[in-house]
Amino acid sequence: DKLVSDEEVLLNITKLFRALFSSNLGDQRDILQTLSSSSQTDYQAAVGEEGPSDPCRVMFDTMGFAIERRPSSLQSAGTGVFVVMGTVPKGATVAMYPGTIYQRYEPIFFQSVCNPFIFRCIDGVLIDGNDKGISKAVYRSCSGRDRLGPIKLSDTTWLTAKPYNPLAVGQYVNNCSNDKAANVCYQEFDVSTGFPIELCQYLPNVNYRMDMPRPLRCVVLVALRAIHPGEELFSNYYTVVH
Ligand SMILES: C[S@@+](CC[C@H](N)C(=O)[O-])C[C@H]1O[C@@H](n2cnc3c(N)ncnc32)[C@H](O)[C@@H]1O
Repeated sequence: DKLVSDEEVLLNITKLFRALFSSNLGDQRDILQTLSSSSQTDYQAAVGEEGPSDPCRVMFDTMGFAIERRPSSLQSAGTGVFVVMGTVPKGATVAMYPGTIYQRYEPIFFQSVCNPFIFRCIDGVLIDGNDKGISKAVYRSCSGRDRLGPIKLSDTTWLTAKPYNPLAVGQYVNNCSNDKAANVCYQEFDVSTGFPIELCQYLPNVNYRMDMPRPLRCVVLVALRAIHPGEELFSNYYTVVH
């Protein structure tokens, strides 16, 4: 069973996305104009006085913790993901697994060669979370294709060192081992058509296939226990909850 309900995941991520949107309202004018006047007023009321904020700071202020990529605490495991501020409560959505979504029947051969960032869901859907090479080019191309005029339906900044959505580093979480038990688990989260349009710009996933009907498959990482500052996140690569 899922550790937390889809409703709870939705609440967690929309709370953060709304705060990110409000923290950068100056750049959101085109989208803001398309919203109802009550939504516009809500966002304007939430704006802080200090101007645009660092996404990590926004994450800490809204969720009570922040995560970042740093060299792993494990020998020769490359980069990992760490809690850098605050404590992650058990059950919190602590990260998202970004990337291009492939249905089980879609071709992924060239993108998958020597690619350790391919995540497999139970139903055979694959997520390519590699931020380099051909995978990066494919993601950028699909994301550009799926825009609605000025409205971006997905985020491309997870491909850079400074993602606008600070949750979108889940592909860098390392695998648990004998001395490092898993402290997060994967959980599928499908984004339905009712998801607020102005917040889609923070979703770090895009379908490979054009005109793929929603819901959009996402995978989130949920805390299995309280995780304290300085701790590295570890998952179990072979388990995902449907
Ligand atoms: C999805 S990537 C994780 C991010 C990776 N650490 C990096 O810097 O690109 C998976 C790869 O990370 C490394 N890795 C993950 N967990 C590890 C572990 N417990 N010990 C050693 N290497 C690990 C392996 O090279 C694996 O193929």
